[in-house]
Formats: sequence, C-alpha cells, structure tokens
Amino acid sequence: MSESSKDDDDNLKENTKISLPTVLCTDSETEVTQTNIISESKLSLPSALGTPTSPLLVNSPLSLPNSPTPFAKIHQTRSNKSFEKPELTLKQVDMNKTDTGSATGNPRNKCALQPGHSLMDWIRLGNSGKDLTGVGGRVRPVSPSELSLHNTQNDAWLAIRGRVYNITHYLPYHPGGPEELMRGAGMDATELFDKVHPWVNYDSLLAKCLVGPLSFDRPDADELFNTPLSRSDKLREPSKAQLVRKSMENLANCITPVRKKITAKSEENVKGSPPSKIMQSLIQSSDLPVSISRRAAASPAKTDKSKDTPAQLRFDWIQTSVKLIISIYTGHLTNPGGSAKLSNGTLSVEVATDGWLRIFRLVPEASLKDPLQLKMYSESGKIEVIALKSECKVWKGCGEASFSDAIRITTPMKVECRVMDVSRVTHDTSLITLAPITGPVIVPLGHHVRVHHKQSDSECIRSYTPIGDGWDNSSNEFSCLKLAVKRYESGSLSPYLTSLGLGDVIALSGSYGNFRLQQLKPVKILYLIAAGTGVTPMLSLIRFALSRSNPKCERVHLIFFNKTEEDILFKTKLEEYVQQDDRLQVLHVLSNASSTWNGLKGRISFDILNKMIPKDSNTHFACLCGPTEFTHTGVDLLKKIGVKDNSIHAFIG
Ligand code: HEM
Repeated sequence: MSESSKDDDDNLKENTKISLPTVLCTDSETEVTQTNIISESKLSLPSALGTPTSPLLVNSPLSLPNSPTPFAKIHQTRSNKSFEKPELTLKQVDMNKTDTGSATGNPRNKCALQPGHSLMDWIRLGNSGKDLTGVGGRVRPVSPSELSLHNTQNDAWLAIRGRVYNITHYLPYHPGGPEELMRGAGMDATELFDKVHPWVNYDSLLAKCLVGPLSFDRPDADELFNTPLSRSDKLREPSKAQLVRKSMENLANCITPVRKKITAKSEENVKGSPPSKIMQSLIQSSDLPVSISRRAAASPAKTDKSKDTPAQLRFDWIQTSVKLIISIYTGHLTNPGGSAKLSNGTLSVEVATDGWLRIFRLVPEASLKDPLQLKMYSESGKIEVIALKSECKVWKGCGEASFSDAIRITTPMKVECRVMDVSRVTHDTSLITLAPITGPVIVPLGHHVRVHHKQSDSECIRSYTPIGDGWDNSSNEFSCLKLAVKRYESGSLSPYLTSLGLGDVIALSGSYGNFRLQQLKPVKILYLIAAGTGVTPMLSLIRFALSRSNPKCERVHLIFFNKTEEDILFKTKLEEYVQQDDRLQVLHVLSNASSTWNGLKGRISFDILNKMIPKDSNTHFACLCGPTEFTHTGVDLLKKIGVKDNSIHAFIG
C-alpha cells in the first residue's frame, strides 16, 4: 500500500468497521469459515535429511532421487472433497479412526479397512522380516517397461518421485481402499498421488516395499548395479551417516502410531524402543529428528455449534537433539496470523484465524532458548515454531502443552520492533527491516500493519504491507517484517521512517485486512494490478500462486504501473522471478517514460486492461493495489470488462 493512499484513506479506514486486532488479527467481520484441520506430519521426517527410513546406502551409485520432504509438501493442497465434511471434535475423530481403521486418524477416509489392517498392523508386518519388496529386498533399478508389467492385485508396483515400490502387500492396508491404490499400479503415479493426498508420507509407509529407482534416465543403471562389489567395498564399515540413517529407520518404525487418549494437557504421544547407546550418541551429535508426535493436542472443541465459533486447532511436535519444532495446524488456506515468544521458560504462540485469537502454551520438558523461528505455510495453514534447546539432548516428550480458549480479537496491541536495516530500493523508496522485540510475528498474506508515530499532540498512523522474508530467500520464515516506505518530503511519517537508524525502536500495530486466501482456492490465472508501493502485497501473492499444485496455477500476470523506469520497485527481483518461472509475466506501464523506454506507456485504462484480462471465468481472479484513486478506477474498469465482483479483490486501507 502506498503512503499516499493512506493519507487519503484515514477517514475511510475508520469508517470501514475494521475491528482492531490483539496482536495479529484478521478483521472480525470477516466471514467465519469452518475448515477441517489438517495434520501433515504423520510419520514424516523433516527436510534436508534425505530419506531416513530408506535402507539405501548414502553415496551408492544407485542412490535414489532425493526424497520429498514433508516441509516441501506443504505447499500442496488436498483434494477439495477433503474439506466438505463438517469439522469433528477430537472425540469424534478418535471414534472415526477406530471405525475406519484410518491410517492417519483422519476422519475423511472413505474406506473401512478389514480387521487386522490398521496402520499398526502394517508397521508390524513391515517389522516382521517378511520381504515386502517381492525381489528379495535387494534394491535395484526398474525400467518403465518392467514397471508396467506389475499391474495386477497380486503383483502391483508403482513409482512415486522416481522410486518404485511394490504395493501388493499394502493394498489391503490402504485407507483409500485397494481399488483406489490400484489406479496407480504399473505406472509413475506421482501426479495421481499428489492430486489425492500430497501430505501422505508414502516414503515412510512404503520404506520396506522399495524395489529401487525408476531407471529411465539412467540407461547405465543396470550395469552399475550388476557390477559385483569389490572385496574392499564389502568389508567397508558402514559410515556414520549410514548408521544414523539406519537408526532413523528403526526409530520411525517403532513410533507408536496409535494415538492414546490425549487431552489438551496430557500427552503421551511418542513411544518406542529407545535407541541404543551408540545410536543415542550418533543422534546427539547430529541434527536428525528423533521423535515425532501425532496430533498431540487440540484446542478446545466447539461447545455450542449454533454460535459463531472458531475452527479447532491441533498441534504436532518433532525434535532433534538440538531443537524442538512445534507445528500448529489452522486449516487449509486459513491464512493465519501469529507470533511466538519465550517468556519465563514458557513458549507462547498466538494464533489468529478469522478474527479469533488462541494462545498455545508449552512448558517445555527442559529449557529452550531464543531466538525463535516462525514459519507459515499459506496453503496448509500450518504455523511452525522452531526453538533451540538450551542443552543438546533428546527429550522424552515435549512438555506440558495447552491451548487457551478462543477469544474474539477486538483490541489492538502494538508490537515493538527494532530497526535491523534500512536500505534504498529506488531513488525515493527504502526497505526497512524490523525485528519484533518479543519474538517473531506473522502477518497473514495480503494483510498490512500500521505504523504509529507521535507528532507533537497528534498520532500519525500509516499502513504498510510487509513483504516478508520469503520474497528474498524463498523460505517461509517470518523472522523480520520488511516495509517498503516511499519518502514524501512533505509527508508526515515517511521522512521520519526513512531516516530511522539501526537499533531504533518503533511501534507497529497487529495486522489488518480483509483479504481471504480462500478466494484464490480455484484460481488458475491471477491478474495483479499494482501501482508504486502497491506492489508489496502482490509479491507474496506471486510466490503463493506459483507454489500451488492443486489446482496448479497456470499464469500470474503482474501489470505494474509507475511514473518512470527509476520508480519501478524490485525490478531486478521481478526479472529473476520471471527467469525462474515462465508462468509469471510482468508488464510494466509507465506514465512518464523516457524516450528510450520501449514498453507500454500510459495510465491505467480500459484498453490496457481489456487487452490483458479476458471476461470473467471461475478460474480467473484479479487483485488491485495502489493509491486509492488508482484502485477504484481499476475496479470500475475490470467490471466494465466483465469481471465479476467476486473475482476481484481491492487492497484498500
Ligand atoms: C497413487 C494412487 C493412489 C490413489 C488413487 C489413492 C487414493 C486414496 C484415496 C481416495 C484416499 C481417501 C482420501 C480421502 O479420504 O479424501 C486415500 C487415503 C490414503 N492413502 Fe492413498 N491413494 C494412492 C496411493 C497411496 C500410496 C502410495 C500411499 C502410501 C503408502 C497412500 C496412503 C494413503 C493414506 C495414508 C491415506 C489416508 C490419508 C489421510 O488420512 O489423510 N495412498 N488414498
């Protein structure tokens, strides 16, 4: 949002019934949508660790493609039908789980499994020593033609992300039913799998069924494999990495998958044979995950369904010897806000969804230390807090965890921030990097914060949409808030902001905004129409849209209006993005271009938009942000073109 638009808009803002947040909030008048809660981690093991459950040797010539990581998967989405059912309480979820024998306890499962075919039974079978690969457990490459021969219920293989698994034994254990699973038999089923349930950690579940890598891109793989190992290779001691990997496999397999009766306060969520001493020492010296919870606790369930009540939250945790990771699930496209802090040894995470605020508190088993890291995954609505352990040690549990009751967000609470960096991005615009003093803060995608500044008797307030760290380093981390501030020499706030020095402290409001990510759920083509600093909310939208997989975003068009070439914010960054992903197209339009400018010239007009944007379609969506007049003109023009109201979002205020 540009400051100029804010100057004009203060009155408007006060009149638009925007409720004030506690720390981080969405507008209270925003329609409350009840969504099912997603739990994603299941038996997952975190990223950058390869495939801890894989029996393969590291650096083997047959080493498999990198395993997808649960953290990478979270950009993906569930099938729509997953969200149709009304939400169930924790107790109902448990009952459902028993009824269906669901592998993950997820109430959506459509198929009731035969007795003796629960996840627990499957893991037992995996640990029984039975050869589930059908090829003697010896990993070997598989060509697509060989794969295609294994397509019957008695002999079924499938490939996911370059790995071939024998799924014959898994068929009766598949929570979606054997027929569904057979749809992927004899083929590369990656796309099909991702369409249905990208969050399922097939890699852990099918670790014992691995036949080998799909070898179409490795014509020499057979030869490599058939070369007998030299004597020295056979005698070589397993490396530390191999040992740790093997230990991870054992650990993952011994985690009790059946959820105990869990309350918000008690959690006995991880169980299994403790690793041997040598393994413990290996684990201690590494940063590998050693235990994983299963939906350890849920926020208080709804009591009165007739009332406007918030969706339930759940959390999971996972630890390595050096850190504890708490994941809080708010629901698909919920677009939560949040903040995390450590105070008197207690970890508190504020989670704001749909105008409701809940606080997750954890009295950890042992002490944690700052700085905390906070990540938000827009697609799944997962918030992740990463806390370092004061002492490098594996804990028995995560500690005492609880959720507060939900309260309506009505009052604003300021967040004190320290200035970490002020850098010029154009001749008149600076990027101010702010670190919230108490701990990291998440501003929901497309929402903004207000900067408060006292000037003699009056308080000056302006709104800015933080561009987020993600724009710079493609992580989802929210350690700092970055505000693009255009300097107006006669402005009341921007001269002050752009002359801030390192270490200065300023106050920000919690987040405001009525943008709902749910609006983008079916969108395949996104039009972003921005002027000047109005590009800031578009940056995270570009990133979000291009990372989606279901539905996959086909194109993002940014139509970016500025006066001169020198005024274009983040020009190089945008060019880099276009290079990386040809689904992004950026069209610059200048109102006061130099004679050397070859691009489009002019102001926002029917002609320019009409050439770019087709009539309404359910899979198109347009967002606008810039000075108020620009935005209103843009909305009118879009309507004239034929774009429907519900396919337009104007960032105002
Ligand atoms: C590629 C072909 C596959 C198809 C067409 C398929 C289909 C399905 C369907 C329709 C469901 C029920 C989803 C729902 O309730 O909304 C389901 C659930 C499930 N499937 Fe598959 N599946 C496939 C492969 C796999 C594989 C390879 C695994 C892993 C070993 C797997 C594990 C699961 C699990 C764990 C669930 C329960 C998910 C949950 O509770 O969240 N599926 N599947």
